[in-house]
Amino acid sequence: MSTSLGRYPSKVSLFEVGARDGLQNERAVTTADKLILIDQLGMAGLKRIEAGSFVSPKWVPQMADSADIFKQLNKRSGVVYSALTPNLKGLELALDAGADEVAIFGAASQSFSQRNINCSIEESIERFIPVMEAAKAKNIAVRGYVSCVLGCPYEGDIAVSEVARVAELLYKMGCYEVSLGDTIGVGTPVNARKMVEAVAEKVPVGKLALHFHDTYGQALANILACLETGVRVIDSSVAGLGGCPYAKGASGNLATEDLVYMLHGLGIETGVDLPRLIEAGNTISQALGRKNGSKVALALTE
Ligand SMILES: CC(C)(COP(=O)([O-])OP(=O)([O-])OC[C@H]1O[C@@H](n2cnc3c(N)ncnc32)[C@H](O)[C@@H]1OP(=O)([O-])[O-])[C@@H](O)C(=O)NCCC(=O)NCCSC(=O)C[C@@](C)(O)CC(=O)[O-]
Repeated sequence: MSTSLGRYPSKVSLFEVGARDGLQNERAVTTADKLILIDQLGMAGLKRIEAGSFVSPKWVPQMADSADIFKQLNKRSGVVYSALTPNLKGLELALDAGADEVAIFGAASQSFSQRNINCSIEESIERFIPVMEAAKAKNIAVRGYVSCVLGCPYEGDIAVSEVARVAELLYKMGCYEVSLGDTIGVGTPVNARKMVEAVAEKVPVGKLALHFHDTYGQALANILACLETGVRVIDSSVAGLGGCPYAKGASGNLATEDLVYMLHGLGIETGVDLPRLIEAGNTISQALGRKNGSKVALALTE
């Protein structure tokens, strides 16, 4: 089913990453503030919420309370709460805390892989195999991320063939969905679309998600261009939470409010209640002592 414009879908599934990707790049907030955020996101109608990550607390101290988050969050019926798990230790901690699903995260850039998870792309794939096997044995769905799909802070341009290769490895390994991360938000619409088309030759387009940071203000345009390829899942972060360690003062992920506003304007269903979402974004922005990073939220807040 498509909208009256023909080339866009009638429905898109949103994957909310504010509590993880967003807050991992903000100054630390309390566990209570995170729990309020996650609950408000569920109340706003989001059905897929990344609530934390089980990584080394020395690498990402903002996520150190993830076990408490999963143990204490108010699980809403029909909502899937997921966690990032780079290795078997992360998976065990995530399952112990009650995560519904997990995600492994690789990169299309060797340098980024090395700096982010301290190993090469090949080593990361080796590390993910036991995670996948253990998750499968427990019937836990595993999502995959590929970072640097439109550029790397250390290597610059990244070949789309490399993005497709890593995405295919994750998919063939058993990831039910592969999220394509424009980690530093450098992509532009034609490049983004070409990249998705190249990946879709290796991984069914229905198994792909877009994860575009808004560092250069291009994320909405890139998403619009890519929606024409058949992608139906988009990651975003309420209030545009998150920053970019590679671009001082830059914004984080695309703000969910801005995405929802655009999709609803196109007649695309998301299941999200925009006023409630704005409330969630305003509450966490206040806790962080920062301006809401969503233009739509700013326009619609008195
Ligand atoms: C992957 C490692 C752990 C390898 O780090 P390492 O140093 O190679 O691992 P190690 O196995 O040698 O362990 C070192 C220490 O970490 C501990 N450790 C080991 N594993 C865990 C774990 N799971 N949970 C908690 N602790 C752990 C382990 O116990 C040990 O503790 P120590 O003996 O020093 O006290 C490290 O590099 C790491 O934690 N990296 C985190 C990177 C990260 O979280 N990055 C941000 C998320 S990715 C992202 O944002 C991109 C994405 C997904 O959004 C898409 C996009 O936008 O592009």
